[in-house]
Amino acid sequence: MKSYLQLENGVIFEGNAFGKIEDTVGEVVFNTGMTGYQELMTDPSYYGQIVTMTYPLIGNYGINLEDDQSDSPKIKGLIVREKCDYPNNFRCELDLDGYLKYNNIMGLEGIDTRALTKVIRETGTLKGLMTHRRLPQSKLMDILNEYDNSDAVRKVGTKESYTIKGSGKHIAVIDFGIKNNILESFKNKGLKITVFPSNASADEVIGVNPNGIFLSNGPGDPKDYPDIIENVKIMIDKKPTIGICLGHQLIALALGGDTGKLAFGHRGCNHPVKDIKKDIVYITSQNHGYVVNKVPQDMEVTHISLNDKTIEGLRHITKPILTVQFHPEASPGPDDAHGVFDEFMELL
Ligand SMILES: NC(=O)CC[C@H](N)C(=O)O
Repeated sequence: MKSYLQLENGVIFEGNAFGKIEDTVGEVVFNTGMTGYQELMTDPSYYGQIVTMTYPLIGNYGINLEDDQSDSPKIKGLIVREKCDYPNNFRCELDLDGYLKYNNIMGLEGIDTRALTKVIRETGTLKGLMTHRRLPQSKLMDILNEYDNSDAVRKVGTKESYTIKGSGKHIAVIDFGIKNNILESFKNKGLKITVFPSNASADEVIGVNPNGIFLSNGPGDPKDYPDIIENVKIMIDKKPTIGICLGHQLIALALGGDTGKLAFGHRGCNHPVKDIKKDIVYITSQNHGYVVNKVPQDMEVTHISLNDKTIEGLRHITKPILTVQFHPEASPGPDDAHGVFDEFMELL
């Protein structure tokens, strides 16, 4: 069915709908990965976003449920140049269209994704509506103005705490929308893990007497969570801590740094990051719209993006706290930066 992406700046793209055909509103972002569409669709950090894939053919190796990064896709919509209807891979269980239909997510194909990406690059991230009926701009704006993603973390993270058995050291994980492969990476190190919801108090977390704390990735703007930042401030003073992506941003804010919104973010599994001390470049998996733009007084920058020189990692000068903006657990993407987990093990 002919359908549209209507952007808040009045630009309209026409394509064909697939998946579940239903009006959907979101922040329109682009991802530069050639593969990894399934992992990113199920990464809770994308909650509330309509994702455009810059690679022109998506779905060619199908969907394999084992690769999901959470219990269901978290994106609002998917935009592709061409979707593949005949996936071919020995692990493939279903095709992209069937997967999106089953999970009530709308897709649009036949979109000039290169032109759309250029619009986003020039104007910055925009809100948009995927719809099969074209709306007048004033009606569109009424709908887009209602978009609010400020409580996203509480919607995607666990509501109850739970424990994962392990024979090694014990870590407390605060789940703001954690990706499965982060938990897998910790499990592979033999760690015992207690996972807490985002609203767990510092007392509850410290109460299980963990050897260390992990602050997870998650959706939205870190500044929307002042109560969490207060909690983080207390926790990280007591135990060795590592933060990834949203966790990194929350730690920076808790220690007196600042964050801001990037014009169009970093999303893909092919982003070069320099480890300053080791003088090594990693190809990393990334998915963030916000960034630390003021380093806390007692932290030093450990990693930078080679695309735009923004901060990609921090380390506390005197305390055992390290943070990265990129995703060392990959999924999707290369394992180049997996050593970050080893550094955390040393801190424990
Ligand atoms: N992957 C993440 O944790 C994303 C962090 C934050 N929501 C951002 O967009 O910057």
